[in-house]
Amino acid sequence: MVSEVGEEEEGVTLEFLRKKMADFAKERDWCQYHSPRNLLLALVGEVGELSEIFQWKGEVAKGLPDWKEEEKVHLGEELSDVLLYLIQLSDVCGINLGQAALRKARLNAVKYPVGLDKEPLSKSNVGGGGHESDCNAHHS
Ligand SMILES: Nc1ccn([C@H]2C[C@H](O)[C@@H](COP(=O)(O)OP(=O)(O)OP(=O)(O)O)O2)c(=O)n1
Repeated sequence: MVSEVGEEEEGVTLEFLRKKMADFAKERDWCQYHSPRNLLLALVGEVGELSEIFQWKGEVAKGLPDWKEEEKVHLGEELSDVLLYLIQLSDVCGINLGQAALRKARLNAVKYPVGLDKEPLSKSNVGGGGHESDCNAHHS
């Protein structure tokens, strides 16, 4: 039998997380504090905590091969805090984040067609200027 946690992990979507966080706030009577501005400030605070993890480390290899397991767990927590506040901010602003992000990804693809000789980042910003076929840490 699949546990409740297992089911959640398997099918996690932005909508699932949106509902979960809306319930979380409602159950605690915290909706009164979750104004757009407050959620934005909370989000920025969590981005700061995320940045602290990388602060003073120098460049870090994809996949974080030299990091301890607990450092990776901590990173996952801070990334999640950013995502969960972003989802809540979108929700109280009445923005469907999944739809908006998909639309933006399509606009990005039109703006930066494949093969166009125009790079949004300098070569020094993309890992030594080498051409990599995959951006994903699991495939590099
Ligand atoms: N009013 C609140 C308070 C918390 N959270 C949720 C969103 C984040 O995922 C997490 C943030 O909790 P904390 O403010 O306790 O922040 P941290 O988990 O980062 O703890 P700390 O700052 O002690 O490291 O809880 C929320 O949705 N609304």
